[in-house]
Amino acid sequence: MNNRTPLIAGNWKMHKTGAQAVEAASRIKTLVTSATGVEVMIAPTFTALYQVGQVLKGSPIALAGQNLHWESQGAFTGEISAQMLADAGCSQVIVGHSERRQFFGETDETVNMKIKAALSANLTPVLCIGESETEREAGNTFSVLDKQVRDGLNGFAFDGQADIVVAYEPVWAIGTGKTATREQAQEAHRFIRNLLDSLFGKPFASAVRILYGGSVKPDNVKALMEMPDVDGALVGGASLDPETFSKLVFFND
Ligand SMILES: O=C(CO)COP(=O)(O)O
Repeated sequence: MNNRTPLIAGNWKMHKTGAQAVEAASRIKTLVTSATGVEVMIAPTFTALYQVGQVLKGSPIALAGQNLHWESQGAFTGEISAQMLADAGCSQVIVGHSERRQFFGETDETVNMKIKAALSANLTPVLCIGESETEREAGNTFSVLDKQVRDGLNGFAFDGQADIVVAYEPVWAIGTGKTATREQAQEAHRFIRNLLDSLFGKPFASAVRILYGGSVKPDNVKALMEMPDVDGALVGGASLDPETFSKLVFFND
């Protein structure tokens, strides 16, 4: 047993208008009110953040951005700063999602700057890492994770406070219906926790939550959550429907 509170997080990606996001968030709020011993987070699109934040006000459900820029303001057309996310009601922000790395030129260096910006605005960064199918097949899973963690967190000094969350999302499992087996997830999570231990020490490594992401569904969540180093889930597709998402929140029932 450990003291980590499980976190079930929904990443809505580029889905839902403001009205649809408000409707889904209100429904989730109702459905998960009786959930205990688990934290819930949802990450709507930028345009829906403020409205969803108003819906979630006073509830334990955390609001998160899906991305941010590392500068606090300036001539960066199309970008959003950590301060703006906090102002919209966010307490967390996803950083380095594989879709941003794949399609929008995100690198470990920009991830590092974004994490710094998030922390200085008191947002909890959810650092996403994970190998591609080719990297796994070539036997490079651990070296890829090692680099993403080392470079993404380069220059930080974390103590016992778990001020970040890590999400292991194997790229080959995202949106494909191919979930990692729970043994594969555990093996990767254990590797990440050991690495965090060597970089920042045991109190931090044993407090930090490591989420699994990639085709998490109501029928596989419990098995994944039973693994000792799996502390939650970062969910895409299955987070869009409030009823399905709430089944994930009640993974233990
Ligand atoms: O990318 C993900 C969450 O960030 C996972 O997406 P899916 O749950 O749709 O596979």
